[in-house]
Amino acid sequence: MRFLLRLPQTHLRKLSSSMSLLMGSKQFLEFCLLPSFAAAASSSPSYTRGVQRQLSSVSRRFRPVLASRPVSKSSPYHQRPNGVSPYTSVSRSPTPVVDPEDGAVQSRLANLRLKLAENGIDAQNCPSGQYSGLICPECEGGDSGEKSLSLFIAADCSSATWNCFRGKCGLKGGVRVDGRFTTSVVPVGKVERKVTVESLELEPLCDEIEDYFAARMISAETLKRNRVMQKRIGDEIVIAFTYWQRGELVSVKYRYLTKKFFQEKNTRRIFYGLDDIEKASEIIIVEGEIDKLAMEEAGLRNCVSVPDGAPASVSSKETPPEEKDTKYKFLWNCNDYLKKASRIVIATDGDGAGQALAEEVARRLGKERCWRVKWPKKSDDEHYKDANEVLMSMGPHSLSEAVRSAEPYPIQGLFSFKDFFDEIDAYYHRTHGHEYGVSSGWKTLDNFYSVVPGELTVVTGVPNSGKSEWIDALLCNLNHSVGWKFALCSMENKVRDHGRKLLEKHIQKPFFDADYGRSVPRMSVEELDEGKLWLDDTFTLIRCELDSLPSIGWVLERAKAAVLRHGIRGLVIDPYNELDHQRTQRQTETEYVSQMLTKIKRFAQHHSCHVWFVAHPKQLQQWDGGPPNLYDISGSAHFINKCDNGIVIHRNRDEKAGPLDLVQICVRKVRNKVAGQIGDAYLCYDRATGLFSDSPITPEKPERRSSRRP
Ligand SMILES: Nc1ncnc2c1ncn2[C@@H]1O[C@H](COP(=O)(O)OP(=O)(O)OP(=O)(O)O)[C@@H](O)[C@H]1O
Repeated sequence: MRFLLRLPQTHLRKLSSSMSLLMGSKQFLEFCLLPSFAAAASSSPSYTRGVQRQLSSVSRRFRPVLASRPVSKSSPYHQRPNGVSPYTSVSRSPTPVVDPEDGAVQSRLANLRLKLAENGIDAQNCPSGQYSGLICPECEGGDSGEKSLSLFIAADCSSATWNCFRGKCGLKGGVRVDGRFTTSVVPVGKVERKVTVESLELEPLCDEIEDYFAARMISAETLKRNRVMQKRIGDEIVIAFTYWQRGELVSVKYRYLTKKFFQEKNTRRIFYGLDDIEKASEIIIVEGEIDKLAMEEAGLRNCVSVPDGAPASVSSKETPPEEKDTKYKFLWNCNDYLKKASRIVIATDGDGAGQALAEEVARRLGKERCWRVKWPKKSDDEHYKDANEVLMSMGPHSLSEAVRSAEPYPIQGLFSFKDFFDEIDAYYHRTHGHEYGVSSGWKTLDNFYSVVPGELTVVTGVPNSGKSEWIDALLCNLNHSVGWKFALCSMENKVRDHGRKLLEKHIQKPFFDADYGRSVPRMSVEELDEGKLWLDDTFTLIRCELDSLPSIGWVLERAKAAVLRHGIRGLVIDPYNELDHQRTQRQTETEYVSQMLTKIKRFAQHHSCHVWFVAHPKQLQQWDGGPPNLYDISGSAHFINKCDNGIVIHRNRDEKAGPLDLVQICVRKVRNKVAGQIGDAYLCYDRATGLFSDSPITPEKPERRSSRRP
């Protein structure tokens, strides 16, 4: 008889009092009621070893032998119908000298139960001085509805603490009868216990447990080297993962086949397999002991496992100081081993909890020396979960390969080109379109300037040079050729005037029968109606109805909304000086302009929108009538430094110098050589319709006079 061993109750009590509360005493009861590890030797078949055997067959072999045994209602292990299972005979605390019949104690217990009820915990049937297993009010025991909440009411009924041992929940807390909240679940002032193989009565593994590991492709040799043992508790035998540090047994973690764990109480938390990384400069961290053993099967001994599994999620708080970092105490305890490592491969589970653990570990160890394993694909949309699963399904080579191909742990703001290969491919194959920029609609200008989504063009020119007219004409061309829509933030324009100018360009007829229209007939009412629909469909207006001027942030907020609501591809801000430019006392104008342009560029790039930003030049001293310089823009040299394209619009006002309708488009800066180059194009302006066309003549000596006299 190998597994079915019944120990006397006295032994059981002694044993239980030394068990950790990691998983709550619920396991202990289950363990007694449903000893999943127990197997009747008498009915035990002779097992054939072999790694090919499936775990299911092992599970069958470990079928609980006591499951069919009726449990006496008077048994201390009987579960009450209200779902409460007080472990009256397996209390883990020494029984204090408190008379439960004492009236004061009774009243405290009643008060405590009320406070527990406020926390969603029904403790009506939970006695004091003991642990009770309850349904957790937070996770309700997960899919299986297990009683995962371990509640302890102090013997004197002064306080109660609770802890949900489901890794995905982890609810814990406490109340005191005086109303003060306590988070301490484990009594304070605990002393680390010294444990030995003998004192814990650990035994070498039996064949059945070795078979269980063999089915998980963990060899007897690996089990032996890692000193995996077993322990008899009551009628059962559980696996004992022994935690050693420099040859000394530090702690033991026990595991049921049902994947429930508990750990020796009041022992030091360290990594499992710690001595294997003593001098390693490269280490691997996994989430469970079996994964550590799996790594060894793949030839990777420099591996350790965390002792307590994964948290439910990444903590939103700052990493606490060492003394308060209780959940990750093992990292601090093992710091001497870890600080030597220059490459730490984190190979936790692929699920959310495993990734949360990876994040918590990496942020404590320093992400710059961490790598992350991505488990191979199981199917098109699923990956293997952990090291042991990869070992079992794909073999040791694939496991070591997965570790070898670990990727640098992502650091916010730090990228490699590889992260952008998809984008570079799309750019090369021109799958998004407009990679060369969209034609301005004027052949002569296309040699120098085309419109690339996500870029910023700063447009300047002396007053009345035709900046706004040219931008409006460009927008009309873009709408007619590629259907782009735009948001207009043109503070100087009355809406009706702006509408008129845009309609004239669209209909190609003057709005009025006025002098400027010369002999061209004005647009008809029908044309106006059709034009209004086009106007409404193509443009969104950003206007600040209040007396105050809008800030750049305010404008960009509206532009973002226009991207989402109307799918705009361009934004015009005309002009810069009509925005509110209040800045802090400490900020210089240069700093302010720099930050403002950064915001605009971010918007442009993020939303793949082109932004035209009109800025006036400062008052030119002794202006000679030539086009101004981009550095003449009032405010700051950042306009030219930060923009992708810089354009100066200049028109001839001197009859002797050439036709008066001649407009010089001076492309003074082009950052993206795919989109253009520096140079001048000449367009003709039609006053009647506001349209621009390629000029048939190009002045022999284009105006390149400086804005200042020598
Ligand atoms: N090449 C041109 N020939 C004649 N008139 C023009 C020419 N370009 C623009 N105009 C006229 O000049 C006026 C001002 O044009 P627009 O508003 O586009 O100039 P602007 O440079 O934006 O001026 P501001 O800097 O004052 O905002 C308009 O009435 C327009 O019709």
